Amino acid sequence: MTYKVFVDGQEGTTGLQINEYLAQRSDVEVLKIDADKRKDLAERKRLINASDVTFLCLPDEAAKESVSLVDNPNTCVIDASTAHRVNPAWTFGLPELAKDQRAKIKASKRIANPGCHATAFILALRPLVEAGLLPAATQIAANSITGYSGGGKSMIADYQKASESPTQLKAPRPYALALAHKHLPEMQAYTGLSVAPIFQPIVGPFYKGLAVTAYLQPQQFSRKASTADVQKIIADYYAGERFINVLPVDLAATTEGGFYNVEANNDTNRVDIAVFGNDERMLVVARLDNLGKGASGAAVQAMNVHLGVEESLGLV
Ligand SMILES: NC(=O)C1=CN([C@@H]2O[C@H](COP(=O)(O)OP(=O)(O)OC[C@H]3O[C@@H](n4cnc5c(N)ncnc54)[C@H](OP(=O)(O)O)[C@@H]3O)[C@@H](O)[C@H]2O)C=CC1
Ligand SMILES: CC(=O)N[C@@H](CCC(=O)OP(=O)(O)O)C(=O)O
Repeated sequence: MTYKVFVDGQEGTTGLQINEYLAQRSDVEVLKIDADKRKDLAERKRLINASDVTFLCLPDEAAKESVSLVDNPNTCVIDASTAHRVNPAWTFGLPELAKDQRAKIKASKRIANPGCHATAFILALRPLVEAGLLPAATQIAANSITGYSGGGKSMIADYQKASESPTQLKAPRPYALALAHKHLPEMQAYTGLSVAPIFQPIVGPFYKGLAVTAYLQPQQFSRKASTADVQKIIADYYAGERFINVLPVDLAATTEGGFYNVEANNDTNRVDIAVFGNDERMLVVARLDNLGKGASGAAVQAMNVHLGVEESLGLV
């Protein structure tokens, strides 16, 4: 069986990387759009409706426009943008979210790919909310350290004009300081928290790699729990998930001399979740490749789940 796949936004950061994944596959025929027609509505409409799966790797408004062009009921749309992530008519494309999420992705023709920060945040915290340890009304504080490719083509260009880079691009840069980052709605909805987190990301002078750190105050837990207990709840939740690795509570084994490497999962679709701290103060940290499990890898994984080929076609 060969699936016809169209990548709307094939020249963007996410689209290019999806094409790299697809180029390795013999079960996929990629429908290419001519370079000069990339923004031509009629041509996009033709290719979207000729496809079994269309990936949208576009800004939000263009993604909504593409969805309005779909008239083939068999076309499955996987949208990498923020436009549809908490829309109830869409399925959240995170197979590890819950036991029934794969079945939902398989059945749905509208799949919203999670945001990169949101993927890490949700995977780290949802097991603790589900277990009843973290009360839903807890306001979590979290940060994220991310590479600049998360900002797409224009941010990449800013950072890669190396000789002309202003000095400030050579240091980490906190952003989203109005504390209204666009991932808050999905972070809240899919963890089960009833309050949006205080979330504040930092972009650094490296291409890719991301780690979200959430601060836990054990005195807010519904019962007494050690770091080992928290680690076990998360590890049990993801037992059998090949892309999720819950690290042991062992600083010497999980850090490099006490430093945590945010690039450790680059070029993979993997997520590592680590619990640090002590009985009074804890951190839960999830790291991933923002272009892997944070974007393109996740989109291809969602396609695999939808098509029922997840086990046979490996992302690493
Ligand atoms: N980078 C990342 O880590 C992640 C990105 N995302 C999301 O994925 C989407 C794509 O992001 P990213 O790849 O980083 O963005 P880029 O800016 O790298 O690429 C976007 C692409 O969309 C094209 N485009 C813009 N408007 C239209 C249009 N009307 N019709 C057709 N093509 C259009 C652009 O064309 P042109 O080349 O001419 O500018 C560009 O090639 C965004 O919604 C982003 O939020 C999601 C997760 C992570
Ligand atoms: C460095 C940087 O700017 N990163 C982007 C994250 C990109 C991403 O995953 O989010 P979307 O899919 O929602 O665009 C940001 O924080 O807005």
